[in-house]
Amino acid sequence: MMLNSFDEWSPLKEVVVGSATNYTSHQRELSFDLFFHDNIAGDNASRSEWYYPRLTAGGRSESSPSGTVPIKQRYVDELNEDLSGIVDALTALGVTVHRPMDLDAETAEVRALAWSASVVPPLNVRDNTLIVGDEIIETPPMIRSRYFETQFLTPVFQRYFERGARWTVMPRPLMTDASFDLSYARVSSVGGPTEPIADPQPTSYDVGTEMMFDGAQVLRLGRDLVVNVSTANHMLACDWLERHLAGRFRIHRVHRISDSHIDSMVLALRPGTLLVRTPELRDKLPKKLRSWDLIVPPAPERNHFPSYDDDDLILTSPFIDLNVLSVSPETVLVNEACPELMRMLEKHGFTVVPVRHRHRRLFGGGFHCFTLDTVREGGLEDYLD
Ligand SMILES: N[C@@H](Cc1ccc(O)cc1)C(=O)O
Ligand SMILES: NC(=[NH2+])NCCC[C@H](N)C(=O)O
Repeated sequence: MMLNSFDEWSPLKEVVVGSATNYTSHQRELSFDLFFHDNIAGDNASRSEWYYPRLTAGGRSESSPSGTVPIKQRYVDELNEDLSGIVDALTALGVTVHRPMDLDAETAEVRALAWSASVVPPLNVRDNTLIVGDEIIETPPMIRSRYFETQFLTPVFQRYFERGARWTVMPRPLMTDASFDLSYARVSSVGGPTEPIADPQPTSYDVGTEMMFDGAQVLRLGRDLVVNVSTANHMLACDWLERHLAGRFRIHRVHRISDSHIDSMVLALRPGTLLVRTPELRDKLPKKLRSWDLIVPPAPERNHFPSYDDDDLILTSPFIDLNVLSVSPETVLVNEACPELMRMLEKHGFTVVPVRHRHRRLFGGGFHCFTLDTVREGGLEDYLD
């Protein structure tokens, strides 16, 4: 079908589900630590240990600034099992599922002018692409390892292009240390102090702050887009989006709803209903969204998650199960580990499809992050007026 995806809830017809093949390690370097700074932190009284276990082994240290943190094969195998379960659940609901190309075992690193980084597979496909209506926009990544991640999706994008989609790549950053706005990580964070960020090193390719931004920072509501902006990098990208989409979509900036991605803070389940992490979030939303009903899930509990070892790197907060995927305004894919959330959604009239997804905290994403909805029934509606 033609690319058509304007919102987060209307009946889903086609979706891309990410791939974890050959996920063997994380590489800790400046861009990685900056991106995950509030999740790989710890060591603070205001955070309970189970929320943010501190990285004790295998990580970056004074003597080894670029640490490689291996991922245990057992987790990857279980993740692959769960990914097939997600694909099966979507297929059973009548959704056509596309997959990216797999990362092959030989592809070790990506090289740019001033740096190289080890490649990770295209798992959180929500992050580096924004679909707005009939347009694919590849966003300029924030993590070096993910620099060319959208190329794993080229065969999928090419097919939509052949059927008439617009296909745009946002300006690519040189992404030297000097490109990053470090102020957010240094000054504030949603949850308190964070992992220290290494001192930026100069290179001959420094051009100053550049646009860096993920598609997952956008909440799509028909002709209105809510965009989370936390850094000068995001601000530049949002300026670009505003100019590029002028006359077609309206952009509403929200300020520091999270450090980057919006989809473990607020999701739109149907016109008039948002799923949010906390009730206080209402005040940060654009005025016209403040009258929508808020569903606030019960606080996550320790027993919702597998327990991990000290050397397992945890990339998300425990609120990650808020990251559900709507298959229609009535039907939502929810992690089967969250019976309280399921009951709450049922109380609000939703049909819940429980799906197993064990290691979302290790791999940085729930159902919304792992998917990119390319075809939904909804159009360029005005839901805010
Ligand atoms: N702390 C961040 C960073 C993060 C982003 C994407 C991930 O997949 C994992 C973690 C979270 O919102 O928003
Ligand atoms: N699209 C995504 N990858 N979203 C993931 C957001 C995770 C968020 N940092 C959390 O810890 O809850």
